[in-house]
Amino acid sequence: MTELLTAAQMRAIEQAAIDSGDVTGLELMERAGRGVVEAIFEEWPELAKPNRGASPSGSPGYLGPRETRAARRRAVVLCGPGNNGGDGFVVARRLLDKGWDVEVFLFGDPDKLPPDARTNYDVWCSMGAVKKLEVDAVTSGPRPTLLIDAMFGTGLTRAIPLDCALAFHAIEKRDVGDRHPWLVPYHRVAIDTPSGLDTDSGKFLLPEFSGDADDEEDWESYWEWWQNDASMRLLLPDLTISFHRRRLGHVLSDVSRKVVVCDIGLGKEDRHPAHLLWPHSNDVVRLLDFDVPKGRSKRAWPGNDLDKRRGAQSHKYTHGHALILSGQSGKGGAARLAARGALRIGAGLVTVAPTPGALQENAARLDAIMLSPVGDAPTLETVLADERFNALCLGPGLGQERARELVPVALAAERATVLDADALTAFADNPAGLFDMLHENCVLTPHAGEFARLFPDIAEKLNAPATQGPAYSKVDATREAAARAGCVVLFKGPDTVIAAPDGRCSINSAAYERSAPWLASAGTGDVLAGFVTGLLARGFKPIQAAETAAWMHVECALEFGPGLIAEDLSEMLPNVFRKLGV
Ligand SMILES: NC(=O)C1=CN([C@@H]2O[C@H](COP(=O)(O)OP(=O)(O)OC[C@H]3O[C@@H](n4cnc5c(N)ncnc54)[C@H](OP(=O)(O)O)[C@@H]3O)[C@@H](O)[C@H]2O)[C@@H](O)CC1
Ligand SMILES: Nc1ncnc2c1ncn2[C@@H]1O[C@H](COP(=O)(O)OP(=O)(O)O)[C@@H](O)[C@H]1O
Ligand SMILES: [K+]
Repeated sequence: MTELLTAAQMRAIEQAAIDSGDVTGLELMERAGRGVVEAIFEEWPELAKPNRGASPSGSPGYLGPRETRAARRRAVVLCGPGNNGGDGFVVARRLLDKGWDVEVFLFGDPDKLPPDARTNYDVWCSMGAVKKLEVDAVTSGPRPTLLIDAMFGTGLTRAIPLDCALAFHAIEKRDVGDRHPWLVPYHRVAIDTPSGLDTDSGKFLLPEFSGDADDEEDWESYWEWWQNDASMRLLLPDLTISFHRRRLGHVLSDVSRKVVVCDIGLGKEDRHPAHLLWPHSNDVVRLLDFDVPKGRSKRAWPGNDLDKRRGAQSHKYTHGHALILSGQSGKGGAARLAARGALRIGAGLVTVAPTPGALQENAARLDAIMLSPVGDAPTLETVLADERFNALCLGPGLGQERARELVPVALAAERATVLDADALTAFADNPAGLFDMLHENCVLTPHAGEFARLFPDIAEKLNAPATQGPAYSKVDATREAAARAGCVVLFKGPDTVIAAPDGRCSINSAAYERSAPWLASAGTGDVLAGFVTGLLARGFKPIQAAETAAWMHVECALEFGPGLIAEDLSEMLPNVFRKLGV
């Protein structure tokens, strides 16, 4: 697992490196600029070939004047007023050295550039021109092969000026001669972050609402403006090149087609335990990015804990017995999906507990999974007298009324417990009542709607337009929710955030190279609840169960690919286990 950094943490790491005397800010900037150019050439190897010029005699092997115009490698670099702009000047210089045509625009006053950026500005000025970044100025000229966004990085504190956004978009409209625009290669690259993105939250910062806060019409027109015209402010690059580590915002949003991280030699400082750089190591958010199988020897990886063979003398009860509460007849699919997930991920035994009326339906559908009818709370109490039931799952297909009756009994039994779906929604009117009953061996697995029902004030903060950085993020929201609930919260989505009450937090990303949008399909969340329950039955701690389940869930989805339905997920587990070497 790798650490994800906030802007402040990244600054602290850089500062520690500079203070140690090992490196200067200027050297770091040079490495950053060099890394950007290398990453561009790695992404688009054809751009690494030298520029070919026109042949005066028209000899073969040279380009004719018309072709030259279209094929010459050109870059436009949009530089901002801070060190992100400084990186831009380095990139401009390095591209020019490689024979590119480079145009540089600066937003802001050169005299106010921070020292390292100013040094690189001066170096560039000895090689080429710097034009003032204004929409009119950037509009004319041939369309470049590369547009470099070096306007704002980790120092962004508020929405980018409209001119910067419009300039970015104006480049696309530049002249492409008589060729169809689609046929002219055009790549947009963001240095560190797409400008406008708040690196801590992954949100695009909006301009402050300047109207009357009590006037609904004013507010609505602000929103309308944002959704229509202001979408022009979104600068969507094809490639974002960041440094040292990914930032939280890279993972909490997918505003770039791809994010790559380049090493700028801060590795040594990495050996400083994180808690030396900032007070609590629990402040660090980890990305669940186990290497398979490379990480096997090096990192804590799920295979180590998932390997049943290590307990060769074990029997089914040593792998735990999960109890999945189910609902009425005709509503049992969700619980069966969860049960199958729990069994496949390795619980020794799994029992589904439907209403007595739904027994036949379930008996017709289940074989390896056992059945135990539970009509009411006293029956559940009796069932739970068997202490071998060590993990419970309530929610999928349970029904809200039944959830209100059974959840208190389940929680009083103090087993490891997953609450999902109806078991969360049932307490929308009284979340505090639920929080009083929860204990540290619980895992809540809400999607955004369920989260908002249980934590309405937190959801409101999360969903409010962000105007200032660092903005309130899904990480902040999940941590706050876990602290309030007193147990692990797994907040689902393409960026699933998992937090414990003590602040430990990780993100399971299903974006970029792990993109699996086909997971957004009915019932996949039920399977996830089953995965968590199965791992709890196997004795995993709640946070570890939640993290491993979320990661395996996406691995299963990737293993199957498009066309996946919820039923397929658990069936992919054997393949994923094999890949893990389990
Ligand atoms: N440090 C290092 O060693 C290394 C750093 N590196 C690079 O530095 C980048 C961070 O640099 P940075 O801290 O200078 O911040 P950056 O994002 O360039 O902008 C800050 C400037 O923008 C301004 N500003 C902010 N918001 C604004 C707005 N909405 N509209 C207008 N202005 C606005 C703000 O002004 P102020 O808020 O004070 O008014 C300030 O002047 C980082 O992303 C990476 O690329 C790499 O080279 C590796 C080594
Ligand atoms: N776009 C997406 N990319 C990847 N995973 C997604 C995406 N949308 C949803 N998911 C995942 O799919 C699952 C859906 O769960 P949920 O919303 O509870 O659905 P259901 O209630 O139908 O089971 C969650 O694990 C969530 O993280
Ligand atoms: K940028």
